[in-house]
Amino acid sequence: MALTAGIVGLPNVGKSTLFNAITKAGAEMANYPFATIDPNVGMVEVPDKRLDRIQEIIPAKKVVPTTFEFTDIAGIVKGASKGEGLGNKFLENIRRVDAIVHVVRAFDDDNITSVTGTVDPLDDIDTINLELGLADLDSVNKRLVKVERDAKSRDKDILAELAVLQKIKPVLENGDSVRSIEFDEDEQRIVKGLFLLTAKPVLYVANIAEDDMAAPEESKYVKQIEDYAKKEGAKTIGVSAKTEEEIAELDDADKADFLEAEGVAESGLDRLIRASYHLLGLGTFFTAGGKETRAWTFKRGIKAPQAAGIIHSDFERGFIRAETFSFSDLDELGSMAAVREAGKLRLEGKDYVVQDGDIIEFRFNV
Ligand SMILES: Nc1ncnc2c1ncn2[C@@H]1O[C@H](COP(=O)(O)OP(=O)(O)OP(=O)(O)O)[C@@H](O)[C@H]1O
Ligand SMILES: [Mg+2]
Repeated sequence: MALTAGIVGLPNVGKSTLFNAITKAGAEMANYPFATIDPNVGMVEVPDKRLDRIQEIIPAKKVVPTTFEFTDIAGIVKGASKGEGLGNKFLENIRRVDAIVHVVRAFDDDNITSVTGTVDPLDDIDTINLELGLADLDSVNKRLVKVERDAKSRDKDILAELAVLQKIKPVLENGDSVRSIEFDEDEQRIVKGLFLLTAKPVLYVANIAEDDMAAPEESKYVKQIEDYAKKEGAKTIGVSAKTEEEIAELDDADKADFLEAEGVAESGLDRLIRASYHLLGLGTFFTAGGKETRAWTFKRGIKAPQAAGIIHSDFERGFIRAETFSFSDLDELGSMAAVREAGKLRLEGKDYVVQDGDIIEFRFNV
């Protein structure tokens, strides 16, 4: 099942604009709140310089980057957890995503409607996080009623869940997120089954003005968001969604020219895509040479046969072994022959945990 990053925030802050910049999907963007009702789903290519380097050393006919999914969700407003602005439906859409990309307005522009009437990133973040937290508190309380009743059976799993719920409840009542709590492995498994919104990993996108693109870190709004995010251990990335959307259709050379003219060293968009990929716990392995060199997305922690199954179910069914070397060895040694000579080509079996940057040839038999 594909993991998806959900784009979440107040109405009219630029979520769909960011989504279009990322996916080139052409979702509706408009200068009024609730332009988005049903979620937009789109795929994004993961920018990865390692592919260029592999192609340089082991030339293939074609190079194929890997992709992953983003979901653009309707704006959340104050009271959403109590059903305001179609709140419940929109919160359910957030429940289905695996990580949250929280877009915060960080640009001044009198022509763009603000649902709060001001530009105040911290207040905006609080509004969203409060609604997500209240929705979680509601879920926890409902679950507690049932689990407290069942706990009379002294069933060990039920008692474990009860303890987790009792650990979570006061944190939510205090206005904090579930992700701020430390859980051991068993507890984590229980938390996962509760599908709580504030347990999802998050990163913040400061949607900045075009004028701030050259030095996002100097924007007062970005600074405010960064300070807040740091306390949660979360990352902040400054992106001008509108400008990125406008240049999304340009080819790479024209885009580079534009960014250079603006004095922008690196597009925030690429950093955002990579950070979201990371947030979802995704990694990349490669297949190289011959017809195509290709990057593949995998969920970190999977073993070699499952990774083979991402390419083709036959590869998983008939898995024999994974002939593996790492990108960093190839990069350093400069040729396939040198990798072999240095003993860096490994024969890995069915218990091998695939690593980001592995270059793999699967042997299988069906
Ligand atoms: N960085 C920016 N600077 C100025 N205007 C922007 C910026 N980013 C987005 N906008 C403008 O903000 C308006 C709202 O954008 P968009 O429709 O993407 O918001 P949204 O968050 O998806 O809204 P909704 O919640 O209604 O779906 C659009 O007019 C868009 O051009
Ligand atoms: Mg929208």
